[in-house]
Amino acid sequence: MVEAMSWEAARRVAAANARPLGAVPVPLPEALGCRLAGPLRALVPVPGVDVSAMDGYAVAGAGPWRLAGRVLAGGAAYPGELADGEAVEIATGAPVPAGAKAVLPYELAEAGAGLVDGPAEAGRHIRRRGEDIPEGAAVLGAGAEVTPVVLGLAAALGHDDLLVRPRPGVLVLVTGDEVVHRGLPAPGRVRDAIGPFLPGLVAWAGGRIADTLHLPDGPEPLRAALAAPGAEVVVVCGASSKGPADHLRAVLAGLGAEVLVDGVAVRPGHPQALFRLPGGPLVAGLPGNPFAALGAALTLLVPVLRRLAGTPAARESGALAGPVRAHPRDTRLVPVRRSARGAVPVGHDRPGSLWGAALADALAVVPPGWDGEQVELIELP
Ligand SMILES: Nc1nc2c(c(=O)[nH]1)N[C@H]1C(S)=C(S)[C@@H](COP(=O)(O)OP(=O)(O)OC[C@H]3O[C@@H](n4cnc5c(N)ncnc54)[C@H](O)[C@@H]3O)O[C@H]1N2
Ligand code: MOO
Repeated sequence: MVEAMSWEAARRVAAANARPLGAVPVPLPEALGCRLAGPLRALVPVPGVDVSAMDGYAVAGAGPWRLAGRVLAGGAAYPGELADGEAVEIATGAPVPAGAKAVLPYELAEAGAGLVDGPAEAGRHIRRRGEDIPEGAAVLGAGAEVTPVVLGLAAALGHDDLLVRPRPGVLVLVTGDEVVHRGLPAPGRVRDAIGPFLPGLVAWAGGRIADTLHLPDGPEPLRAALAAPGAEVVVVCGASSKGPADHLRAVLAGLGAEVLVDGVAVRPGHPQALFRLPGGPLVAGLPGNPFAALGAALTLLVPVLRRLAGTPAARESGALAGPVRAHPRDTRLVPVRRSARGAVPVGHDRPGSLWGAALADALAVVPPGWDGEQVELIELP
């Protein structure tokens, strides 16, 4: 019998067997949530030219000034240079005419009969070219997450596309003749509780669902789906254990897959496994029990997706505030809610039910034989 790998080792093996995907340029909206593959540079300075920071009058020399025209943002620039003693009415964001020394806001101006006067200190209310962001500046480094704000910044700097690590594609295979996908399950049937949580979990970990297939039990449908997955990662739900309908290992062996993890010393989630198909795609086998599948997804799938997408792994620890019995050989994944007193176990943590995980905001990682206070906390999506 193959000995189950420790939970820590399984997570390490998962990350170590995934290589960040090559950089690709993608249109701004699609880059949301990805990681930059190189520095984000300013293709243009901000502002692009010297512009007014206020609505008012651009003035040259000493006042009072004679009104010589008007410039609006997006309109024609003032032709030529403003001579001493001249002013133009100007809008916020409009290019300041050459020769202007300051902008006098309307609130400070006395205007009438073609003249304007007021206090205009040299340089006031003019935003100089490149003052906010100089042209060519590297404003964010490789690996930064593309957040909604980064999309705005990238657009301001002239980008239509961003060079990012693409989201790895995930093919989901939900197996089991007893599994149904709509309505009330008849006696002997069970609603699929894993397929519905995978899209959110996969997106949260930096991936995207390429396709979801519901397969009947039997080796053939699995073999057909795994022979040409068309995705960087395949997730198989169920068929991970040793029952008569659990064909995953035999099918993968027939396809020449390499076994990376075969069983993990963790509760729940013992029968989880990780394989590499010839040609590169990784296959994560999640147990059919839904909470076991969630724990396995956080152990094997999330580290794989984070690594492929170039997302650094976040580590968090905290004190357990509540009684938890460690297991002598296996790591336990315990649903907890973080609070000021520490991480409080929420109960309802049977492998077949997501109740506890739905009440929780993290899973506490309780190593075998543990009797301390601090534990690692893995965030739930
Ligand atoms: N002889 C052994 N039997 C079992 C072992 C073992 O080591 N030796 N491990 C047990 C553990 S632990 C788990 S977990 C399960 C894993 O089973 P499989 O991954 O093979 O999955 P199934 O047998 O198909 O289903 C198990 C259970 O989960 C329900 N299920 C399946 N898919 C879904 C789904 N998408 N949504 C909700 N529920 C699902 C299924 O109806 C079964 O009740 O094996 C134990 N047995
Ligand atoms: O460990 Mo199974 O994966 O608990 O129910």
